[in-house]
Amino acid sequence: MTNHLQIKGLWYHYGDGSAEGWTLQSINMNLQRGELVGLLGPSGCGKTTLLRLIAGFEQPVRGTICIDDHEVASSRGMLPPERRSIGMVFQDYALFPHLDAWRNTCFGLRRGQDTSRAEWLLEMLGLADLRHRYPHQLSGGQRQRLALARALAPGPSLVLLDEPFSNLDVEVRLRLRSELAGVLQTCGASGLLVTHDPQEALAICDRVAVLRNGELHQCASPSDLVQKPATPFVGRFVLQGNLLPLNMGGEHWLTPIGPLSKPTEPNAAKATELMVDDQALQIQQDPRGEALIQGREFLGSHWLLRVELGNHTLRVRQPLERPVKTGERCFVAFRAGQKGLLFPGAIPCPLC
Ligand SMILES: Nc1ncnc2c1ncn2[C@@H]1O[C@H](COP(=O)(O)OP(=O)(O)OP(=O)(O)O)[C@@H](O)[C@H]1O
Repeated sequence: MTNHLQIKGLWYHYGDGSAEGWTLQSINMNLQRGELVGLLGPSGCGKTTLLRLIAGFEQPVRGTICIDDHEVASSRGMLPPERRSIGMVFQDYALFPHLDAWRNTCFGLRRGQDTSRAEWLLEMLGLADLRHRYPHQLSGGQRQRLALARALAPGPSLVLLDEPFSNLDVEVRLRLRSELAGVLQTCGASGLLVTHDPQEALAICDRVAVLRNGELHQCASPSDLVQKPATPFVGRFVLQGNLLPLNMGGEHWLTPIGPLSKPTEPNAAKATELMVDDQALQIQQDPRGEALIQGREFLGSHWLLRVELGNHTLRVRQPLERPVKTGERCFVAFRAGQKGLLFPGAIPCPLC
């Protein structure tokens, strides 16, 4: 595969940067032809800003953006959006209310351009019979598919999708997101998908880039992210892991949950934090317990508990057959046979 999009040393701030500082800092990433890459991070971390730079609505302060090895943006100059062969899909669809589905789909085509691709897209996306309807006469899922058809109709090689499923109900969202990769593949387009939902990114993307406060923490395949999160933030945000501080204590490390045997791995000596997932912890209800059950969620196959221990809030998985109540006290312990990850380095470490 070849690099389709390449972002090198990209820095950006709005205005003169004096108010908020950098919005994006030293971003390096690439997207290979045909790939679907997720851009994941909490609200305000810079995801939409990065899309706007790639699309050509903002200009980098430092660094370069290349498409197919051609520089399209740097501090020296930039190619206008319409010359970048990029399609965009926004979370609010941004359809034209006064145009019917067919004319919305064909909006980006040049006068006289072949419309067979637009026809094919409407057919493939199940909209062919709705071509004369206006956006207000379509359901949310149909509007979102129309937005995708409109973005793909001019034959862009790259599609930027900004939270395209966020306004849809669960069923439509799950169906559309599972169709997305196939639709892009059939159209020969690469995709960059902004989302703040880790499950969504891991479920459908070839690789996922994790941003925080304008910095790229990791860009890796879903399985690499899960097995080897580069930073504690990636572990906490993507894997919803519990992060615990480590203190030296002779032959053991001390954690707020209990002692941990020191691993033999040499790099482990530098560890300062331990990440454990919700399955690696267990509770024992006891009125004398130092922890407090603050909340519980029913997740079908188990409960997910929110447990306060000192100044830590832990996520603990609890079997359905052992129900607990909010407000009960408990002890927290590591579950036998489970592993955690030591940071820095994401070094696996047995818990008991
Ligand atoms: N036009 C603007 N002028 C000044 N600051 C802006 C502008 N647009 C966005 N910002 C700021 O830049 C930062 C990044 O915003 P951005 O919209 O890229 O975040 P995001 O990750 O897409 O967030 P969300 O998930 O909430 O959409 C935020 O602090 C935001 O307030």
